[in-house]
Amino acid sequence: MGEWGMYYFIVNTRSRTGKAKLIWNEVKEELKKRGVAYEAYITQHKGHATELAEEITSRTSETVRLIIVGGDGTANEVFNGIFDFTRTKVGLIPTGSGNDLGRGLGIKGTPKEQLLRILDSDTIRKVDLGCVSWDHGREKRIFAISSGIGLDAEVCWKALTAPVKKLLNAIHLGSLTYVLLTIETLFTMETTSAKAILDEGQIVEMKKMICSVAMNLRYEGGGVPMAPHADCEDGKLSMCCISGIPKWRTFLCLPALVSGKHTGIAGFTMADSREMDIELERAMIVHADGEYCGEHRKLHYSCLPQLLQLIW
Ligand SMILES: Nc1ncnc2c1ncn2[C@@H]1O[C@H](COP(=O)(O)OP(=O)(O)OP(=O)(O)O)[C@@H](O)[C@H]1O
Repeated sequence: MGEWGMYYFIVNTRSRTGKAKLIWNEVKEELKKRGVAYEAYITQHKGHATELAEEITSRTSETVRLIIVGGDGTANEVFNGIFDFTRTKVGLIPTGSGNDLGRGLGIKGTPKEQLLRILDSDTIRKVDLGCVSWDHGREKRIFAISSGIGLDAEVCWKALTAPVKKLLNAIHLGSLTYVLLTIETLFTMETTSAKAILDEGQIVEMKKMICSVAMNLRYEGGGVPMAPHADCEDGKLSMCCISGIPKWRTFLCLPALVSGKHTGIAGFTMADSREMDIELERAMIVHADGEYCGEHRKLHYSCLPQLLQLIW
């Protein structure tokens, strides 16, 4: 047992279409071998990881070591349940298909290697989180990767239910789900006009907005570097908007986007900001770390500097 006591695991064995179950078995075996004291909670339904994180982190006034074994969606649910971030140290063993969280943070190696790093670590890395709120601040959701409006949100929403994701995951081509859905959505979606107000009152006007994404990490959508320069330790979110160009031109820009060479291209606006207000002419779908947040017209974004304490 480490100096802070027990390890608490929140595990989504269904992540990566069930492959996470094998990873969890391997992790359990290693924990047993090392005699590590732990409690494990397996998520039973959507939203369960939030309930579990809230319950585990609010039942004690001690510091809790919470280890997430799951995909980006599970991690997002956990972040939205943590009762007190100052008393929670989080370990991450990514098992999902998208894995933008692990990729963006620079987590490398196998799940077992990551487990051993966590168990042997005496280092904490403090990273920023983001928060998106709507309904005049009455509703909010924390995110670690990104929160987008429009194209990427619609793609995430479709990916949650797409049968093609299961199929492509099964043949190790899970990331292709997002590519196929992006192309389909780009040509079927409606654009809108929008205005973003950033720090110091800087205004970004967007006509025919296809999407506006607040990035905390570099990648979303299974490895697309929407904000190649994003830094989760700078206290700012990196905005990437696509607007003012016809959809067919956006389609032609997709290879540049996928390789992170889009930042100077017409139609792409990049800006860093601690806070942003976004107002759309008509409501669009919003996501936070790929989780559906409904359709909204007015949103507020803020960076929560160094809120997350990662066991590193
Ligand atoms: N037992 C369960 N039954 C159904 N859904 C679940 C269950 N446990 C968790 N979930 C939901 O599954 C969703 C996806 O899980 P997760 O993100 O861990 O895996 P993934 O989709 O394979 O990974 P990624 O998001 O990295 O692509 C989460 O939004 C979560 O709410």
